[in-house]
Amino acid sequence: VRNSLISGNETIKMALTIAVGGRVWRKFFKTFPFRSNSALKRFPTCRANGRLYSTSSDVVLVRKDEESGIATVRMNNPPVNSLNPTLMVALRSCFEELEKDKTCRALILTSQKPKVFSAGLDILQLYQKSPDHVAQFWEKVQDMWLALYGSRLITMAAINGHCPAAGCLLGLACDYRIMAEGNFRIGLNETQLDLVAPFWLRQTMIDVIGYRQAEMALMIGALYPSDKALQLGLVDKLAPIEDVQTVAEEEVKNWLKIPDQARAITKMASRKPLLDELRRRKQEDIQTFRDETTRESVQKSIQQYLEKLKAKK
Ligand SMILES: CCCCC/C=C\C/C=C\C=C\CC(=O)SCCNC(=O)CCNC(=O)[C@H](O)C(C)(C)COP(=O)(O)OP(=O)(O)OC[C@H]1O[C@@H](n2cnc3c(N)ncnc32)[C@H](O)[C@@H]1OP(=O)(O)O
Repeated sequence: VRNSLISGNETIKMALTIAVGGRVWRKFFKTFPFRSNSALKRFPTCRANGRLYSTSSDVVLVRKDEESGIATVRMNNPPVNSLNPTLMVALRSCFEELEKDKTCRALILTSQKPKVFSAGLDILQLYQKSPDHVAQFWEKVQDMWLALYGSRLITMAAINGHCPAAGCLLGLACDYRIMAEGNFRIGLNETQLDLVAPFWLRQTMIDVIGYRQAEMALMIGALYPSDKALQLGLVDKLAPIEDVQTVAEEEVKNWLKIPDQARAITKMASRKPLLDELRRRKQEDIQTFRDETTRESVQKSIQQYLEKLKAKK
């Protein structure tokens, strides 16, 4: 599926889309439905109106510059931006609201707390929880990822600190990654928790750093320091931690010189097969995650991992 890129029919649809001029975006969204409107109603909203404002839970802070159309989305879930249901729902809702905002052209995803971009999934949500809880939790991961990976916007990760596991998943879903120089780590360390990265996450890793390096990184659950991540292509640029945001804004401004329509259609042409595959296999993916995560041996590994985290102090 991944290699077929886009079918003949879809190519014709896209060509027609380009040809019809004024109605182009309406056609474009019909061809590439990024989100479900009914789903939008179920989640807290965050309106991008040029001021600093927050979602009802304050775990996501958004500031949109009306002149440039650049929105900065800051994760604000101390101490380490672990991805619990509240943060994931707020992020998804925020991505979807910005997507709907016709004046928004780019989003920069970063952390309100420098030194940790995100510690990945909230491990406590995976420990000693019911299968239903774990299944609902995983659906939130999928939905957040679908909204970000399938976004028409320019998406840039300003990785101002550690970025393990699902933190890296967020970074990989963006179009470009700028990471803080220094002793910060990034990677998909799932195997260290006895977890297996799902097909769509594995595929994005392969797409970004190539098959051999991705295969190795995933098997050993590698966490790379930022200079090694740059060398592998896991991130695109490094900057001193205090400059990550500014460098991201400069980079976005370069990307804004490219016409939105051609850029977004090109992006979707390469991402649509994977988006479609996850949408098609969503329930199967949830069941696998639920069954694997609640397995006794995996629960034991998670318990040990939690103990190791606590013992660090
Ligand atoms: C076919 C099978 C399908 C199965 C599919 C399964 C998975 C697939 C896909 C994705 C899966 C992703 C899995 C994950 O994301 S699991 C999370 C992995 N994350 C990590 O390994 C990072 C752990 N954290 C750290 O290494 C450090 O905290 C960090 C370097 C990020 C920051 O260090 P710092 O020194 O600043 O902070 P700490 O003192 O370590 O932490 C403060 C506080 O926060 C708690 N904590 C840290 N990380 C998490 C977390 N991920 N979840 C919950 N809680 C976390 C930590 O325990 C401290 O708590 P306390 O002691 O102050 O109470």
